[in-house]
Amino acid sequence: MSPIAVSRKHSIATMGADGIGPEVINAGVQVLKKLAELDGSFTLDFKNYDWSSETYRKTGKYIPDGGLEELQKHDAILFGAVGAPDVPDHISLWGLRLAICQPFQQYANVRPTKIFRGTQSPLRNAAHSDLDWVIVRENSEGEYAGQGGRSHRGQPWETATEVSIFSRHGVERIMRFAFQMAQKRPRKFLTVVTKSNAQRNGMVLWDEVAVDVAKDFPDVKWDKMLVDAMTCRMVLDPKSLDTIVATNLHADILSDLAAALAGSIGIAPTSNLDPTRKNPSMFEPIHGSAFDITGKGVANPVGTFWTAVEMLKWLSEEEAAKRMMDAVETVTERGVMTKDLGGTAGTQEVTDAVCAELEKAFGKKAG
Ligand SMILES: NC(=O)c1ccc[n+]([C@@H]2O[C@H](COP(=O)([O-])OP(=O)(O)OC[C@H]3O[C@@H](n4cnc5c(N)ncnc54)[C@H](O)[C@@H]3O)[C@@H](O)[C@H]2O)c1
Ligand SMILES: O=C(O)[C@H](O)[C@@H](O)C(=O)O
Ligand SMILES: [K+]
Ligand SMILES: [Mn+2]
Repeated sequence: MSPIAVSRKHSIATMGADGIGPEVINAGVQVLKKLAELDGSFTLDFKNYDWSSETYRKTGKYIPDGGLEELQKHDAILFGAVGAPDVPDHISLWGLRLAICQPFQQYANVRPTKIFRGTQSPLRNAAHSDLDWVIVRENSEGEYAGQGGRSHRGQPWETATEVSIFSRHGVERIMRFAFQMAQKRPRKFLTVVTKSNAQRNGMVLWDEVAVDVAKDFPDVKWDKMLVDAMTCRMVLDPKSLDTIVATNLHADILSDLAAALAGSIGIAPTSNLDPTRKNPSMFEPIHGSAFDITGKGVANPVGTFWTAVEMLKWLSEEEAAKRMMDAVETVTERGVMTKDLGGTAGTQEVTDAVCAELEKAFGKKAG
């Protein structure tokens, strides 16, 4: 009797949403389908959700009633970007991305950055190995707690508050996650970023929690930085950094800087993780909906490819993840890149090149 091939099945919700989101998600799905077909040991079942600013315009909601319960059934969510020129950005962000991240308690936002082979950092002297970071962004509270309000609208004395919330529970769980992340990486080194000179409550709590949590990780070295000085260190001494943890807003800003220092915002991935695995985690490129290049076929799909790699790792498909990352980097090394990385290729050309590279890699394995 021939052995029956056991296939691991993963159910993936895809949601391109707005702008270049659907373009890069379409590219990511093409590569993932090719990978699963060539590998044969697992299957990916995709279900597409067309929730977007278009849905909002038509129905007044981004997520239909019962939508989160639907999403809950999947093993992971592959997300593009939300934001449209004719919808205020706070409506779109809170209507879709945060409306998924917060109820699903995807409290750990993980943003690795590196300089791909064949690409260059804008930092004149940066060698490839000089920039290899993981930024851990607190993803459930802080400056994104949603507390605050506006009074006396339109009056000269109009007042608006934007209240940051830092709970010991929230800070401790992200700090522990960050120390664990640092511990898994070869350098075992964490930098804790705050602004505890000016922000004398929540950020001081962060500092205190870092000292407490560090005691449980004696093999991890760590240091701290104020966020303003951190921007200088990232630019002037990138190799002095490895794993970084910061608040929701600070890490949002630092991670765009990190992507740019590695060459482009178009290459960087994000995982919005619920480390308890009670809810599906959501994976997206770090960039937004990029109105300026929407519909032109030039969006860099590499950020989404790397995002898909991170999703595969989360689903325990380590070997497939490695193959996909190798294929992407072989393609950049060959110079097949979009304009943001200094190349001339379009989204589809890069996607086709990665699929062809996978075919080659699997062909070699078979032969
Ligand atoms: N997670 C998200 O869904 C998310 C993230 C960031 C911004 N946004 C939203 O996106 C909209 C636009 O925001 P923004 O302009 O500040 O940031 P953005 O990331 O969309 O664009 C910034 C710049 O980077 C370029 N860029 C971004 N992705 C690229 C890619 N894959 N390839 C090549 N170039 C790329 C754009 O063309 C633009 O010049 C806003 O509505 C914002 O709220 C959403
Ligand atoms: O969540 C945010 O801060 C933004 O939409 C976006 O910039 C992101 O990084 O996801
Ligand atoms: K995004
Ligand atoms: Mn951002």
